Amino acid sequence: MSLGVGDAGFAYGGVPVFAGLSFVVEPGEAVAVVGANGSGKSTLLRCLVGAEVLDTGTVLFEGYPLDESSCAFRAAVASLLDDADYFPDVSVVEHLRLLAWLHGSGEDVARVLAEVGLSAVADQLPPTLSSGQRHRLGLASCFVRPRSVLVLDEPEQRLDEAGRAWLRSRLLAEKAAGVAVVFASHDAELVEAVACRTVTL
Ligand SMILES: Nc1ncnc2c1ncn2[C@@H]1O[C@H](COP(=O)(O)OP(=O)(O)OP(=O)(O)O)[C@@H](O)[C@H]1O
Repeated sequence: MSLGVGDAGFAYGGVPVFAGLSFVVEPGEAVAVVGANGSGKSTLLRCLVGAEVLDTGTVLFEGYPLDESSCAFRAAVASLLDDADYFPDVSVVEHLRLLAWLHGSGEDVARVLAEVGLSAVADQLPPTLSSGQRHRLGLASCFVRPRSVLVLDEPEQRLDEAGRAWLRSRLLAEKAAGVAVVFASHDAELVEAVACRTVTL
């Protein structure tokens, strides 16, 4: 499935963040959104998933204006933005089992836990995780559920060197599986390895 924007513009309190922006990410492609701190990457991704509303232009899902409340959109789009939050009294493995169940996923939660390196803390509560482990839980939350579009805001943040290498291969595998990937990043190596195109803000 495809996701993009046509002639998109957004302003906070009349202060423009971006304008006249158009791009589409198709199945099996990855688009990287790059730019300096404060250039609007997170805002753009929030618009893409319907968490913010564009002032001008349109978010396009499968070529049609986005209805972010539609079942098809919610079923297709897995996202990790900068506002991820977790139930404080639900363990790591319970979070992932819950998400897999809600999305009717047949994914093996133990496999995903092992892949993201969280097996040893599976029974811990989110407030007891390190910041990197909490970020890995956010990534795992995307990977235990079915998806045809993946929207990630700085997925490399807080990952160690091995974690960044894993992330590169994971995103390449997502593309190979036909997922449309759009991600904001400050990691030039990740962008170079994964992105088909960049959108610079
Ligand atoms: N709720 C808000 N109210 C007013 N201005 C905001 C709000 N959120 C963000 N901004 C401003 O919008 C601009 C874009 O912010 P955004 O977080 O999208 O940038 P970014 O490119 O993701 O930055 P970074 O690389 O630091 O994560 C910034 O100037 C920021 O100060």
